[in-house]
Amino acid sequence: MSEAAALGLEHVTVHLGGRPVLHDLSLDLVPGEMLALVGPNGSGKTTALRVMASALEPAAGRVLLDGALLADRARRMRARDVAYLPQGFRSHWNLTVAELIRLGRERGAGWLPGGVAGGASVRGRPVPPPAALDLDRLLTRRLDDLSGGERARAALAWALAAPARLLLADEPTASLDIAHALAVMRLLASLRGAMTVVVVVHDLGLALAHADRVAVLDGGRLRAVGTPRAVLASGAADDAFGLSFRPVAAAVGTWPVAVAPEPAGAAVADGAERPKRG
Ligand SMILES: Nc1ncnc2c1ncn2[C@@H]1O[C@H](COP(=O)(O)OP(=O)(O)OP(=O)(O)O)[C@@H](O)[C@H]1O
Repeated sequence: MSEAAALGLEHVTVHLGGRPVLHDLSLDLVPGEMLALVGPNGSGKTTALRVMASALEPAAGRVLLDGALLADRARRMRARDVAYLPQGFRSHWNLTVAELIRLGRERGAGWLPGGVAGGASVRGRPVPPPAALDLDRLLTRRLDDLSGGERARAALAWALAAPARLLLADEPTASLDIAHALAVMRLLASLRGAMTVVVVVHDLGLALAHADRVAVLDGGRLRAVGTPRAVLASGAADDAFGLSFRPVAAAVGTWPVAVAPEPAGAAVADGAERPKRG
């Protein structure tokens, strides 16, 4: 069996504030894949990730990790297997970056033989060094004294410090400049195989260029899931955002890929071709 986790959502429905925000969501993660979750604001991406992290109990449906109910797993087993980086992660304490990373290591250390001394690999799974997130110069700096993007990279380092089998990262690139956003997506892509990666990302170009599969959520429903090429061609993203996306670079799956969004009406008016559905 692959060390990377197989996560399955089966007919998951979630109500928040008395309102359904996820409707009958079924999604199987392929062990070792990188799945990008995209969709408009309020479409349910964070909610879906919280369900996957067992941070939120669905009103209906089941979440399975390697075929067994995730909720039935002991908390410490879940903490070992699942690394969850919430949106806008904030530490309770004004730690240094090095202390935050150490805290992340300790999250998994109790369950690892001999603890985690740090390094490039634990139990055969990669633990990226701080330099991979351009944090080596910031290790002694306190979180409150960092810029938003620097803090976001420190938060990702915290999530990656213990070697999990499933990484759930909610908008890790939201406050990053384009070079750091690209570096983070490449880093997450490099973890594929060793772990299963789910990343919520707003930049469709980044999602299409790096993920094995893309899932489009809209109105709490899964509108499409498949390879970047298939999802772009399906028109699901066009419908979700009310825009017309078309690939600008020659091939989806290479960088740089830009998707040129235009208001759906404008694409017709200026003769641009709308991607074929299928
Ligand atoms: N605690 C809550 N109580 C009531 N409604 C909530 C709560 N949390 C989220 N919602 C609603 O659930 C829906 C889905 O929210 P969610 O945070 O999952 O969206 P999202 O796709 O992650 O959005 P964004 O792109 O803005 O981060 C939204 O309509 C939101 O207003």
